[in-house]
Amino acid sequence: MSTIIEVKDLNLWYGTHHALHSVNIAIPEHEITALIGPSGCGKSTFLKTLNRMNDLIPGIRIEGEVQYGGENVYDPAVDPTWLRKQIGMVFQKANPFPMSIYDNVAYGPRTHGIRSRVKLDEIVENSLRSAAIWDEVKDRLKKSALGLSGGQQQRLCIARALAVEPEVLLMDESTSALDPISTSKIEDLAVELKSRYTVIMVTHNMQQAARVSDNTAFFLLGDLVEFGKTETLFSTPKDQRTEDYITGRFG
Ligand SMILES: Nc1ncnc2c1ncn2[C@@H]1O[C@H](COP(=O)(O)OP(=O)(O)OP(=O)(O)O)[C@@H](O)[C@H]1O
Repeated sequence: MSTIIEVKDLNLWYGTHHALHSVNIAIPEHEITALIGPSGCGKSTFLKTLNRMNDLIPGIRIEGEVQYGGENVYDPAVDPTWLRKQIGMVFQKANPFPMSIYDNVAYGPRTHGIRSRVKLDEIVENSLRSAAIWDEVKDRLKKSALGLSGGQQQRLCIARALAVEPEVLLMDESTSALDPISTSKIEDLAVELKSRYTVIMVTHNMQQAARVSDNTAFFLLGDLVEFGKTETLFSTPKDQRTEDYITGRFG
């Protein structure tokens, strides 16, 4: 197993609020890593540091390193647009653009300069197939994405993220607004995707982490308390705080 992202001594402050405390973690490639912990513990903040999605928040200060592709992503030489192409993101609430299904998926590749209709058709179809939504939308590609159900919109957003061929997919509670059937489709999809991508997901749902992830990181009050194989972390946690959380003593 090789490491795709290595985080070293990462600290983050929102103004004076110290939200992440010296986080060290090596994310394995082609596996699913779940980030769990009670509300406000820093899961989303940590996830967003990986592709610099919180760079623009006023008053934010980040120290430490996020090594990806042989570079620290916070090095001034790293282009955030390149980084976000490599490390894509799907949010809690599906956020399709107010345009057709086709144009949603073609948007990223067009931004990166792909103009050929044949090529775009191929990317759109492959991305929608990879996101397990092709059969549901293939006859309505020119229709507005806003007419899809919530679960379909979320899979469309996954297709949109995949269309620019990322290496890593960040999912920030991407099923929390969905019904159980849509949730299970997205969980199955995440498992399918890991042969080609590395998936890192924030989840509030410990059952979800246990069902789909290979590795789990438990955060508490800005500390990464424990990180390990999901099976081990849930069956024989090393830290008392992890045990208290997974057995429902708080959270
Ligand atoms: N933009 C921001 N400005 C100031 N403080 C913030 C900002 N975003 C998050 N915080 C604070 O940082 C801490 C970590 O928040 P974060 O959203 O990362 O937690 P979380 O574990 O993802 O929580 P949840 O599960 O509720 O989404 C919290 O105390 C939160 O209030």
